[in-house]
Amino acid sequence: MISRMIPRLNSIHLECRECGKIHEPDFRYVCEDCFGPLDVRYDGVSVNRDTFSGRAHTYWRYYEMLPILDKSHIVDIGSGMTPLMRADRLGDELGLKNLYIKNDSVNPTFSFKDRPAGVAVSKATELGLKAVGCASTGNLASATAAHAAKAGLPCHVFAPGDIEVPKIAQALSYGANFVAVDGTYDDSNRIAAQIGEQKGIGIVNINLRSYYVEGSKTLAYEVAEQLNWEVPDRLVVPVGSGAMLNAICKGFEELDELGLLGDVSSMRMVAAQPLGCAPVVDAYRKNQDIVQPVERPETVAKSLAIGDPGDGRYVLKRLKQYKGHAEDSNDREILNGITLLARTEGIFTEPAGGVAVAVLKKMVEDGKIDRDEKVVCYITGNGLKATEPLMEVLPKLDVMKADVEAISAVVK
Ligand SMILES: Cc1ncc(COP(=O)(O)O)c(C=O)c1O
Ligand SMILES: N[C@@H](CCOP(=O)(O)O)C(=O)O
Repeated sequence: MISRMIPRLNSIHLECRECGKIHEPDFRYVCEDCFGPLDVRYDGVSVNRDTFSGRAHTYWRYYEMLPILDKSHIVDIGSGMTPLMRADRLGDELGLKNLYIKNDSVNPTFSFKDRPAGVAVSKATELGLKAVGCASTGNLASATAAHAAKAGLPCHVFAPGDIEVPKIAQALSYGANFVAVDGTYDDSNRIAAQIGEQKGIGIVNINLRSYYVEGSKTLAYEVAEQLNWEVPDRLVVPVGSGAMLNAICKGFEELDELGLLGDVSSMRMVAAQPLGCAPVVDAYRKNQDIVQPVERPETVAKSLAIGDPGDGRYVLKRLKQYKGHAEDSNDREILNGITLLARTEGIFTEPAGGVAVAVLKKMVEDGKIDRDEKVVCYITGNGLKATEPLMEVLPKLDVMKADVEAISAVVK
């Protein structure tokens, strides 16, 4: 698919988000001067809206704006270009006239993590790394393991041992070495960082993070293209570390800079977190610039249980830049958000998506979102990955004798 595309003519470099220092695009992720995170910048990109139209229906259609220099290193399992659905039934229920769902739960490993993991594993092959891995709350584990399997690389996952069983089964099935850590996500992250350093493993969301986040910005590119290059008014994004929200902003800004999209400064961002792990929401409410970590996250939204969000302070900056808002939702609201989306739009999400729907609902009820706004709500993971907590809010099953008369009485 990719080999039929036009050859790459542009180049990339890394730029420190804090001090602006320029670095070579190699195996590094923090600034050698100030330890700030490094962002990928693209030189000499020449694209227009028509460039992408005839291309493969994956996020690799935006190849010129992704950091893989040689196409032969692309590890492609068919991720991206997921549906952007008009959500009229959910909109009616909430009181919104222009609501869209970006349904990223239908990616190959059933979460948006196929975007950053695919780019990072591709970059790992380009850099000649011999193994990859990740720190995970579950979804990234499968996304990294699946791409590693496709690339023929070993994959080491570091994750809390108490995450949802389907997520563990999925990652193990792709052949990952799954290290179940007796601790939080932050413990897993610390261990992954040290082992990655010791053994030269490409830990996609740590030492390959600069490239990794580039995958997530395609969530902006696709929405822009699917909206016929119109800027949405409001974006609702579930937040764990905050990398995705930050990447979505970067994506829209790049399209603006390339002249593909109108002025994005009118766009408003919403950071949605679960009440049991809402350090960004807390900081936002206190008008602080830094995030106070949550030591022991307690939430049904386990994929968002990141107590010390690496990109938290950049999310706070984005909220200021885009007149944004941060809001949380409790476990019951999250589970109700899942069933509300499922019964109105036929989309089954895991709790991270429930958080986004619940926060959207709350904001409309509080009069914080206007009825006419064009709203995009990002649904980032699939419901089949986390069914257990839902049983609490779903009707209890009564197994019935196989008797037509008795059963007929309950079919109203
Ligand atoms: C399904 C899902 N949605 C949203 C997020 C939040 O992404 P981020 O950590 O980039 O904020 C995660 C992971 O953290 C996730 O697994
Ligand atoms: N939620 C993630 C874990 C953290 O990923 P990051 O991009 O926030 O570093 C997962 O799905 O495992």
